[in-house]
Amino acid sequence: MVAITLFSGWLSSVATLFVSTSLIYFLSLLRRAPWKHGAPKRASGWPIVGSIDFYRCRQQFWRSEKNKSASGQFSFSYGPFNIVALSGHAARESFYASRGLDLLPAFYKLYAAAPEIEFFGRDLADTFLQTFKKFVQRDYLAANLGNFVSDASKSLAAIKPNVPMDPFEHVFLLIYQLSHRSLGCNDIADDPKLLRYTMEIVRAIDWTSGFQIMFTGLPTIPRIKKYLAGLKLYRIMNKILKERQRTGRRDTDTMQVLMDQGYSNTLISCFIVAGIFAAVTNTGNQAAWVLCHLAQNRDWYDRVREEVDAVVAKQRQLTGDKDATALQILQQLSMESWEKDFPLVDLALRESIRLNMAGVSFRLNVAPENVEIAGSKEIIPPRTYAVYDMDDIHLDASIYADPRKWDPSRYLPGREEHKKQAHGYLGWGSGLHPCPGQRFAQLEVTLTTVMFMANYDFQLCDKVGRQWTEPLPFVDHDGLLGTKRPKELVHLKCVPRA
Ligand code: HEM
Repeated sequence: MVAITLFSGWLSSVATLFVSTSLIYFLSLLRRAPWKHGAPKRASGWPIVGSIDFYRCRQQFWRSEKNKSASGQFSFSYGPFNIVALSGHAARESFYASRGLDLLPAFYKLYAAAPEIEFFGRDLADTFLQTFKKFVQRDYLAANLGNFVSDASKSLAAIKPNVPMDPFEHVFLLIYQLSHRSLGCNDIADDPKLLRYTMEIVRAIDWTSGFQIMFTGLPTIPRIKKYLAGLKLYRIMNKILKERQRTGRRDTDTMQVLMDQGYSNTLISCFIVAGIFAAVTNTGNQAAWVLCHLAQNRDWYDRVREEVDAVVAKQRQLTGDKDATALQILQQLSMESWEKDFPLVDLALRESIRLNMAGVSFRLNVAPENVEIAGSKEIIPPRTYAVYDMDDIHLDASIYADPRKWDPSRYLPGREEHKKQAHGYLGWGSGLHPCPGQRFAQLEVTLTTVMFMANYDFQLCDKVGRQWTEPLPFVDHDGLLGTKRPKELVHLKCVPRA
């Protein structure tokens, strides 16, 4: 009896010790620096965890806190992070143009999905970013154009007429393949099974949650799964690298360029995963959205189709190739033509990004001094994060008329709503951190849209092929970030053009 009492006493002490140690550990993960004087007014939030609504119901949280503040700016905490939220014209200028505010370190912490190349040190991360920019420059893209067009043709050929096709799968896979052509390795781009398998792994890595962001270092099951997924990718890449090293086989891809520069296999694998990750999610989903919006808006569908047919007709006349199919004609287009001859496709993409990127921009004040917020006497203190919700301008009815309507005409001369204010369109970034992948993404979306329209008549349907009669679902702008796929799965029914 005494032994049992002693044992249960020991057990409860161990349990108490375990619970209190865990609690202390949890609380230490959420410890944050005290707020500095001069930061905007603090928003409502919970003790310790802070304002969880930022990642749960952001639109309402943002609106209500902004309205409570005289300047429109407010501060909040999220777990260990002190964050200043900016809104309005003058503050947007400070956000996008202040030298002290850096993008990547903030993105890694407040999005917590991307592979962290900063892990290798700031210098190497900068070298990576520079190298990465080189691979998406015009010359490099032009040299790869033949591969891009050939991949797109094969992807189109795999579409079954009249069978519902999910563009957020089919087109996404093509974009993933093109991303490997530019930033990864041809071995993956050339092998359909490996391509799909690795795409699923990349999607598994592109996962984050409010909890994960708050407890950055905590080894939760989803986080462990992410690491294991990353490890799988690393092993696949390492196998390809070793095979090339063993056989001396060379290729013309980014992997080869990095091998020739003498980077280790680990660094090459990490570079490729980080590059693909940056390249694929926004572009893959936007390429699918453009097709869906065109299918829904038949006037724009007709206009873009006319644009495509006119380029095909002109090229046909130039080459005198009367019997060639539209696809064969498109395969002959120059880089210049792909970049210049499809302005309406570009407008369609611009408008799809405005609506379908549930985007918050993140920054960290890495400077030793405060960053002043223009138009107010408030500041972003050093080592403090700053956020700007792109919806603040993209869904502002005084800038974009009827802001939830997909209407690419708003950018045409005479309207040019995006030029009403500085940094009035943020879909490709603005100021000091423009998107380095813009040219590549525009080329990819133009290729997919043009080749699709030249080959197929298509319309929206549901997954069993019933005609889609509802408006397209509006993406969730409340939760986590990036370009989203629609909640209800929209499909396309395609019929080859006569
Ligand atoms: C439709 C496709 C894309 C969209 C809508 C998009 C959008 C953006 C935006 C809005 C930013 C700035 C974010 C901010 O200010 O906080 C950005 C930055 C960035 N994007 Fe893109 N992007 C796309 C495609 C790509 C591609 C294809 C690549 C790579 C090839 C890429 C690589 C990057 C990188 C590395 C940055 C960070 C730049 C820096 O740190 O200064 N993006 N992108």
